[in-house]
Amino acid sequence: MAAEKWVHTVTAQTPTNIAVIKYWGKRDEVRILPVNDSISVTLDPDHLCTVTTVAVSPAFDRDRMWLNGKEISLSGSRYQNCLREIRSRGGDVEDKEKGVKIEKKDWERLNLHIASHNNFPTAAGLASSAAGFACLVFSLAKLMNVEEDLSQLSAIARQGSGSACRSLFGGFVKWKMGSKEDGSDSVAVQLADEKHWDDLVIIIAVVSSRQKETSSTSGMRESVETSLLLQHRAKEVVPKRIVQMEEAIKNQDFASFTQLSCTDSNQFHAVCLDTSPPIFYMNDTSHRIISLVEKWNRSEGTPQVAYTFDAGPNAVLIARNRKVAVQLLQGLLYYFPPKSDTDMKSYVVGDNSILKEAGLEGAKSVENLQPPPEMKDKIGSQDQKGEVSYFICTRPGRGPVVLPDQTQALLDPVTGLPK
Ligand SMILES: Nc1ncnc2c1ncn2[C@@H]1O[C@H](COP(=O)(O)OP(=O)(O)OP(=O)(O)O)[C@@H](O)[C@H]1O
Ligand SMILES: C[C@@](O)(CCOP(=O)(O)OP(=O)(O)O)CC(=O)O
Repeated sequence: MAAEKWVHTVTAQTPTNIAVIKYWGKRDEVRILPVNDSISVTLDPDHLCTVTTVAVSPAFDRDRMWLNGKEISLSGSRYQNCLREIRSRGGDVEDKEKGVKIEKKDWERLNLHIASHNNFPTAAGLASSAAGFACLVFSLAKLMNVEEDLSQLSAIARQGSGSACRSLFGGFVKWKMGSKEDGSDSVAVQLADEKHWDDLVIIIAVVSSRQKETSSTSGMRESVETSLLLQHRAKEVVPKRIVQMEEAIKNQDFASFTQLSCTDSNQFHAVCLDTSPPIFYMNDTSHRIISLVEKWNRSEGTPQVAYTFDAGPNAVLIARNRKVAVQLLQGLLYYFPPKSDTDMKSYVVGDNSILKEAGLEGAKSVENLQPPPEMKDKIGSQDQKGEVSYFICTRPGRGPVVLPDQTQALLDPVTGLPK
């Protein structure tokens, strides 16, 4: 039937996020319900994002997905749970021009094609699963005319990957652990949008490393089973920190924000060490970056830069403003210069207009950098060449958006196959 040849598509873009009060530990492994609340900053999708195109057509014979150009299996329970939940909420969709007419009940039998692309390395400790599952759920909700609000959608994305629920919003986001057994109140809410505190500049040091040995999922399971510190953290420490962090964000209190982010990151890694067998996510480079920031903050009298590390060695550094970010980048490049043949624009990516402000456009300019005064004679320059793969300069950013421009779609509008 000619009328049954239509392909209906939606394309969306979703950001990643970095937790400043960490989620580590589940009370329910299947529904992905956490043992404590967490708070994150959404990163600007202009620099780090997932783009996903979803399509539905009566011509599709099964659900299929392509990730970064390669077909992947959707049989895993996390994908299946997200697809089941979103399908059950689908509404009526009609596009008379294209002959599209879908009724609520049709979503159970219609098959989907999904193509997704991360504009940054997948499974490299840059939260691709967070942006990826948030984008999957958001784009399907738009395709299926789901009427639920973003918090309700976050409870579906949560079932793909816990941290994904926080990528449904821009700015500063809290994942409330909730108390219901079915997880319906374990949702993300926005604390403040990305314009609320727009002085902040975020520099991520992507630290060279082998593939990590312990995934977040299995690492946190082992911590829940063996770490007494995790129980103390979830019960006694995080609830107070959440209140303080909300206050710090509301008042743009950078000193408290820094103190809370750094101690929470360090406690999360202490929980990893307290796990049996212990889990090591940070490496010597991560520790060197912590020392550098701690020494600098102490010498300035008031905190200038916050750091936080997820389940890997990459450092996420949050500078209080652009001027500080410029100095931070100069210090980082002094200690972690690129290899001699590296182009600066591929060593500092994202918002690399900061290179000009830092006078660091040419590789030679790095050689002329002086050590930050408080660090003189502490660690020699050049020793750390190659320890950092590259830096990403970004800022707090917006939440998911639909991309109406067909040229950005990853699936062909006629065949529904990857372009
Ligand atoms: N764009 C995407 N769409 C759907 N699923 C994705 C997408 N990107 C990644 N994923 C899923 O997330 C998995 C990678 O998650 P993993 O937790 O290993 O890495 P990460 O999220 O990049 O790193 P980390 O959790 O350490 O920050 C992939 O194997 C895939 O299942
Ligand atoms: C260290 C963290 O990044 C842990 C993220 O864990 P995931 O969300 O990747 O884990 P699953 O729910 O098992 O998919 C801290 C955080 O993002 O809060």
